[in-house]
Amino acid sequence: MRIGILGASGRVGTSLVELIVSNPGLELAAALVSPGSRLVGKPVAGSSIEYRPADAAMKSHCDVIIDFSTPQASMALQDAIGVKSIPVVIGTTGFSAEDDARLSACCAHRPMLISANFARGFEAFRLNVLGFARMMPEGEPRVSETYHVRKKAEPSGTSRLLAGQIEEARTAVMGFAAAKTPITVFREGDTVGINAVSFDLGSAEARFTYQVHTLSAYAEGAIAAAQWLSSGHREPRRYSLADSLAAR
Ligand SMILES: NC(=O)C1=CN([C@@H]2O[C@H](COP(=O)(O)OP(=O)(O)OC[C@H]3O[C@@H](n4cnc5c(N)ncnc54)[C@H](O)[C@@H]3O)[C@@H](O)[C@H]2O)C=CC1
Ligand SMILES: O=C(O)C1=N[C@H](C(=O)O)C[C@H](O)C1
Repeated sequence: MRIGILGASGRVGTSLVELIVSNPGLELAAALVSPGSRLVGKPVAGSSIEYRPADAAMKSHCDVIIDFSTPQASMALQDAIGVKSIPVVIGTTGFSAEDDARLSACCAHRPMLISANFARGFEAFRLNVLGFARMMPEGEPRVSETYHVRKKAEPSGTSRLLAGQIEEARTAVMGFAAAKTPITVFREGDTVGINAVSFDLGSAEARFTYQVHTLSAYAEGAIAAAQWLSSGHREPRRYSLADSLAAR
C-alpha cells in the first residue's frame, strides 16, 4: 500500500514515516511538508523519496493519504485533491465548524476517516466514559487534559469530543439539556497525552484516565485506519474510528 503523509516532519508525521519505511508491506509514496520547510528536496531517511511541498500531493500516486498537519494545510489538501476519489485519513484537529462542514462535503467524492484521537485503546476509553454518563447522568462531569507545552492553550480535539458527547449522552437520558461539560487544560513538558474524565456523585466520584506514552500510539492507529479505509471498496462518505474498529 502506497501511503502519502501530510505533515511528514511533525511529531506524529515523523513517527508515521518511521513506521512506514520500516514495514515491508507499506511504501512511503509522499512525505509532504510546508512549502517553506528546509526539508524540501532532502531525502527521507530509509526511503527512496524526498520531502516535497504539500502541493505535490497529487503527483505522488498514493493509495491513501494520512494527514497530521494543520487545519489550513488540511483544507488546502482537500482543494488540491479536488473531486478525486483517493481515501484520506485525517488526524489533524482544530477545524472550525465551517472547515468541518467542508470536510463532510468532500466525503461525497472520497472515503475519509476523521478522528481526534487514533491512539490504541482510546475508543474503548471513550465508550466506557459515555456508558457511565448514560447510567449516572446526575453525576457532575469534568474533562481535563495534559499535553506537551508546544500544544496551543485551547482544549484539544479529544477533550472537545469527550465533553460534547458526554453532554449529548446526559441530555438524551435526562430529557432536558445538560450543562456544558467543563474542560481543564494543563500543558506540561513533553507529556504526550493524558485525558481524564471525572463524575462527581456527591457521596462518591468516578474517575477515568487514559494516558498515551509514545507518539507511535497515534501513528499505529492512523496506519491501521488507513489500511482499513483503502482495503476493499469503501463508499465515499465520512467514517469514524468506531466504523473501522467495528468492521475489523
Ligand atoms: N488524531 C490524533 O490521534 C492526533 C492528532 N494530532 C493532531 O495532529 C496535528 C499535528 O500534530 P503534531 O504532529 O503534534 O504537530 P506538529 O506541529 O509537530 O506537526 C505539524 C506538521 O504539519 C506541517 N505543516 C504545517 N503547515 C503545512 C502546510 N501548509 N503544508 C504541509 N505541511 C504543513 C508542519 O511542517 C509539521 O510537519 C495537530 O492538529 C494535532 O492536534 C496529534 C496527535 C494525535
Ligand atoms: O496535539 C496533540 O498531541 C494531540 N492532539 C489531538 C487532539 O487535539 O485531541 C489528539 C491527541 O490528544 C494528541
